[in-house]
Amino acid sequence: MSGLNQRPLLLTQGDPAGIGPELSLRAWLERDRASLPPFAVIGDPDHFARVADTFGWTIPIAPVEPQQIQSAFSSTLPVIPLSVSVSAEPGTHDAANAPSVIEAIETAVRLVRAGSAAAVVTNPIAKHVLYKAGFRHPGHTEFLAALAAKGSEETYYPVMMLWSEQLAVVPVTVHIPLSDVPSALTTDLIVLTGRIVARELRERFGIANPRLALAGLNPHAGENGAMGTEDETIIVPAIDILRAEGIQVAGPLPADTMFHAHARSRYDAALAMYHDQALIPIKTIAFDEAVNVTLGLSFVRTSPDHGTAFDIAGKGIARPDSLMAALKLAARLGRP
Ligand SMILES: NC(=O)C1=CN([C@@H]2O[C@H](COP(=O)(O)OP(=O)(O)OC[C@H]3O[C@@H](n4cnc5c(N)ncnc54)[C@H](O)[C@@H]3O)[C@@H](O)[C@H]2O)C=CC1
Ligand SMILES: NCC(=O)COP(=O)(O)O
Repeated sequence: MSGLNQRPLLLTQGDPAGIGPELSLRAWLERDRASLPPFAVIGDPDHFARVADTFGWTIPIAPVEPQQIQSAFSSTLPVIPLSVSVSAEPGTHDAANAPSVIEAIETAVRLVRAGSAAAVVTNPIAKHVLYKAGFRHPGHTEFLAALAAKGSEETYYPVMMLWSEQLAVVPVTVHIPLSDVPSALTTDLIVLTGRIVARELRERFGIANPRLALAGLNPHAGENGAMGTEDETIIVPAIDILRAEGIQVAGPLPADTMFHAHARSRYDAALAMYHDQALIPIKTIAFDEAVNVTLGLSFVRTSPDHGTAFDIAGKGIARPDSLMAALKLAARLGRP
């Protein structure tokens, strides 16, 4: 992918003790072979240099301003420095690094909103580590929506989509306890989510007439009310509203039979009613290729589908494929 005529991507450091830093370095090493779009990391250049050293990788690291990223990228890993330094041991998370994690995300959003970047790509954060430091958002998805609206009259409803060539899934409820799902699930929420997914599949993914499939909540989508009533009382009315708006929707489908290959060929995105209903099938089918995309914002954000993987950080065995897929999808969907 040629770099000089396109806006670069901004890649946040993520948790510095997780696999994000080593995957970012590996992605840069693979940039030509994998035809990766130009990107800059937002993080502490010294931390990235230390991680590269531990693997014996010769990677020139260049602190840059946003306008220098494209010209720097072919020969150096461009890094937009933070105001704080990072001290992290791979695998040993520390809430003391939370300010750097948050600053990287804030900087990325500020720059993409200012038009300095095509899109934002985030490395994984450990939510429980940030919560310890007082972070009040469930994850990136909700934090990015708040940052996208900051200082403006706009509000954004962020929708999480996990996308791969084989399957795209959207959890309608996201980071909440399973016991809270039935009360959080409303017809309005499903309709809002379905509208955003249909619009972005059209506008960003170029699918002229997107086909959505809605999972039921209960076994066998409720078995006519014998195994739960939400399918009939909450999901069916949402389907009726979306269809009346001209959106192609199937469902509510029994969730156990909607993810096999033949079933998947009938829709472009599956809307699942809770986190694991969506993420188990895609991570089973496409763990190394799937990308987390946030829909509904004023800019594109992608991320690998996996987390911080503290258990393997620093061992050199983390696979960079999902991060590289996230970089490619961000370039495809983002601003030219
Ligand atoms: N976008 C984000 O910021 C995300 C953050 N997380 C956070 O990550 C933390 C850890 O979550 P887990 O559930 O343990 O999921 P995880 O994805 O970090 O790890 C699950 C398993 O997959 C392996 N794995 C993950 N990525 C790999 C890769 N690139 N190559 C090879 N093996 C890989 C790990 O070693 C582990 O055995 C949590 O605190 C969670 O909040 C989880 C998902 C996304
Ligand atoms: N399980 C997906 C996940 O945790 C991603 O969350 P986010 O940080 O992208 O909001």
